[in-house]
Amino acid sequence: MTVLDDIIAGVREDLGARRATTSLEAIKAAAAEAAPARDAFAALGGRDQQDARDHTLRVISEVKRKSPSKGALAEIAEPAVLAAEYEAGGASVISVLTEARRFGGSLADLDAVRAAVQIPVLRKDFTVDEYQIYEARAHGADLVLLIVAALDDQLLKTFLELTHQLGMNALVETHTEEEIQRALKAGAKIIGVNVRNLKTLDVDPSTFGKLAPLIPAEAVIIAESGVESTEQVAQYGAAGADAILVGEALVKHANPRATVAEFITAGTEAKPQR
Ligand SMILES: O=P(O)(O)OC[C@@H](O)[C@@H](O)c1c[nH]c2ccccc12
Repeated sequence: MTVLDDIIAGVREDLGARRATTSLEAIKAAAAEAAPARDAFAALGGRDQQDARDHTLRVISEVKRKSPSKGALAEIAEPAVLAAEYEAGGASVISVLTEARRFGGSLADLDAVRAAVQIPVLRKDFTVDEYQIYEARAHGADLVLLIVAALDDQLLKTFLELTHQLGMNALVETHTEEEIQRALKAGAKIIGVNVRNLKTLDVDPSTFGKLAPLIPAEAVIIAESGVESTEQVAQYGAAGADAILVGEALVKHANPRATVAEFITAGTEAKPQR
């Protein structure tokens, strides 16, 4: 069993418990009543007209307490306060881990963050059931994560369509050339390359430079994981990232606001004009 299988088994168990208290019908009704989703595609620099793009490297800043690879990262008593710091530093999107067992997150964290910022919020979880997509919307999420390695082609397509129907965007996460092809075939508009292999947890930042050229420029391209320094940010920017997704380096820093701002500057300077 891979780490990913193991995490998903826990996610399914927790999902079963939530379904027992709130039915699919009830969560669908709550999703329909939620305030409209914010436009994450635009916030990440996506445009229908390619030449209308600007050249800023954008930052998706993550609220992350712990991880299966590193264990405890930070206390984060007030996710809302941290998210507001990220926004003040210039973050374009806030990512909130809602997986409880391995990442220490919750839907309460998502609620708190969504209420504290004006920018779009990503519900970061292991999506394996449509219930979670309605649930994300009911809790105000503007984006959901769809991990290609965890889904077959049919589910990926169905979940992506449902996400769009609910007015949200999906960050479609890949790790291999084959997964990028599957993401494109499903119609993904925001594609992440996670340089961490979710089956082994190994991190190899050079993965991004190898895979990014396979993604057409109409898509928003996101480099995920492994950012420890402005040098790494510059490398992702130079390799064609429109945005980076950063967790650990921000939650562990004494001044997350300034760090977000530094990353934006370093990445934008390195980004090729295209
Ligand atoms: O803390 P890092 O190395 O900056 O990584 C952030 C983010 O990419 C990582 O949390 C992540 C990427 N894909 C995921 C899928 C599930 C859970 C977590 C993740």
